[in-house]
Amino acid sequence: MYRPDFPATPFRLGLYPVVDSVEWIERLLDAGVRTIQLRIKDKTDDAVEADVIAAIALGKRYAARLFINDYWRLAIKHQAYGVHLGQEDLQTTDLAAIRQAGLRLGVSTHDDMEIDVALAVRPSYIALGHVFPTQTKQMPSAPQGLQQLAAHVKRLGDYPTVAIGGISLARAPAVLETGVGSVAVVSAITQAEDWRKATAQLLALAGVGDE
Ligand SMILES: Cc1ncc(COP(=O)(O)OP(=O)(O)O)c(N)n1
Ligand SMILES: Cc1ncsc1CCOP(=O)(O)O
Ligand SMILES: [Mg+2]
Repeated sequence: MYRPDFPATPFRLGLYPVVDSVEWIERLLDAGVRTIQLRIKDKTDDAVEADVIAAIALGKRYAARLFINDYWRLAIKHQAYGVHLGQEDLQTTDLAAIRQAGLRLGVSTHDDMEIDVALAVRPSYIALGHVFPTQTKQMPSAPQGLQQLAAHVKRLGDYPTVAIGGISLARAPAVLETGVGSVAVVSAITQAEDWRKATAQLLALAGVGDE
């Protein structure tokens, strides 16, 4: 069976909000979240460096697993817990530098072929998406749905997995029933009428993740 060649994460990363500001990082860590991602799109490293530094400091203060999306050089420079990369990033990233710096790595996948590619990299976790239609990111492929997600989770055995895409409070229980280790959400929290309540409810379902 495959094993990560990057530093390990727990199999169960629990509730995993993906947010675009330091303000959201602080709010959600204060609300008890312990796995979280800073996802700021299409800026230069210089433009996001202060936010990356602040997010990493918060992650450390709350003993949380803070992943940086995309800006892997800054994540290494400031010693984040981990980095999240898409498939297309794999060709242009110094993966050995991430590994040598001791950062965890998460990789996006959308189908079996992309899972093959991800497994060859042996990241800390594999993200499976998008499960349901999403308004948050333009996706070139169709949603994989629960059956395909369950098949992917089964294929990956005890490899840490994260489900993402269109996961609402109502859909989270069925997603978790597939055995996936974590649910990553954007709008279920950031667009909720009451984000505190939504976060507490999602934490009750998905947990904070294992140590
Ligand atoms: C947990 C998690 N899964 C998937 C993604 C998507 O990452 P990526 O494919 O790099 O796309 P962008 O988020 O950069 O638009 C993610 N960010 N987090
Ligand atoms: C970043 C990303 N990658 C795949 S789907 C997605 C967006 C998920 O957002 P939401 O939880 O609002 O559907
Ligand atoms: Mg990315």
